[in-house]
Amino acid sequence: TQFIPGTEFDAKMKRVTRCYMLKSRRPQQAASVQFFADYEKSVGNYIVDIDGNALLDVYMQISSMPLGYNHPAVLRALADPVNQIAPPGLSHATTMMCGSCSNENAFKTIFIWYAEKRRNGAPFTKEEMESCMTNQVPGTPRFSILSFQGAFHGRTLGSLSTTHSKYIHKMDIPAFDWPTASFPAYKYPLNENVRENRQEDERCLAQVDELLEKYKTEKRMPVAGVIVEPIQAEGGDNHASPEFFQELQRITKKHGAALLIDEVQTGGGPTGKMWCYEHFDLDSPPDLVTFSKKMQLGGYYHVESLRPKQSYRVFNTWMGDPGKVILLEAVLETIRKENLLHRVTTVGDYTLKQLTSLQDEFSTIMNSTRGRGTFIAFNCVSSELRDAVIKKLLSKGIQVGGCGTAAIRLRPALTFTEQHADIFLDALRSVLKQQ
Ligand SMILES: Cc1ncc(COP(=O)(O)O)c(CNc2csc(C(=O)O)c2)c1O
Repeated sequence: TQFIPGTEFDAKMKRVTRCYMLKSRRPQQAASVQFFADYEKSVGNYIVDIDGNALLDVYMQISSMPLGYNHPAVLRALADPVNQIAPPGLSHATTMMCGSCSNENAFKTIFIWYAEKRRNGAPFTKEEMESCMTNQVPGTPRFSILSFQGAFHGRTLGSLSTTHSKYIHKMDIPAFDWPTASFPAYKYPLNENVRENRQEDERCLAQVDELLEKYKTEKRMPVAGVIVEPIQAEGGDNHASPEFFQELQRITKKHGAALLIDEVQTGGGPTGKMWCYEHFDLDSPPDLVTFSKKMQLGGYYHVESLRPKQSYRVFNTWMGDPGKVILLEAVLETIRKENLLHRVTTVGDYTLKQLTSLQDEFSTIMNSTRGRGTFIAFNCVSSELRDAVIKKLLSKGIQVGGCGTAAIRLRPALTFTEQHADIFLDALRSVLKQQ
């Protein structure tokens, strides 16, 4: 079909373009549109337009379609569950450079969403546009983010205001006066402390509910979002139950706040699932999930309702490091080919079982063995002893990390095997015997 002015086709295209512009109610720069494509019907070297006309495409989206349209290999890759790494229900992704800036920009996305809800579709007022230029209300709102004691979310100003794991991270740096709640501190073994730990969940959740209410009314700094790690890593590998997270989500919804789950350290497979929160069976998808570390580049996924209405509201020069996506593709391909999420689960179960036996044998030194997948930790009876055990393990050829006041944590690669676990466990046993 020739797109010649005055022809029937031209008239039709004008109707379609007008219709498109009316539907979207946002005048698009449509002058460059030559025809509307039906990408589902396009195949190989042929692009199909909305009338079903097949055109031989010798331009291929400015040379960006190496295999043409809907090549079976591409469709297979897109259909593969491992390549569907986005948290279920979170259809948007914004890439960033690191975990801190991912949380920073996730906060901004939350604040924009929260302000738009209050505006209820109205445009920015003159007062808002003028006041925000000098950081004053109403243009610069007094919104807040609730976080938890023991959390680590980054070292930039906003993320640092929600970080509460070591004083040295925060000393001398101004912070936002945002609410902080207690995160559950469980007694182990879990199966012998069910009632106490459930009471601990309830204590912390009641605090969250009270703070959300207090900051909305008394403090007049409404909480726009709640940020939480599915396992508090830097703070000491602090776990909370699926029931805690299910109820936390219900409380955030009750107060109209977004739920942001920080998977920077837990995401990318170390708990046996791509995302740790998938172990929690939440009522509905979280609103945002941040990632970095094992995902090679930083960023956050979010649900459709949090997409800013205006473009460029969340932006920076590089928007992350697109080159890192090449590394991520290789990682995902390997996770798929070698079934690494299954391996993480089986090797993690094995390691946890062996560590628990060691704990029984050396109960005067270690306790509270815990983990999901190979995201494992145990406590020593003191910080000093923990530091000494780490040092002695190093002298035996084992590089391991500490967190919190007295925890030793494992953060192995997804390719970690039972043979590697045995090497670690043998070295740990020999160190514990020397104590
Ligand atoms: C749960 C979680 N959220 C955000 C961050 C910040 O990521 P980066 O900005 O360091 O990439 C991290 C980074 N982890 C981290 C471990 S030690 C450390 C540090 O700055 O000392 C940072 C994280 O574990």
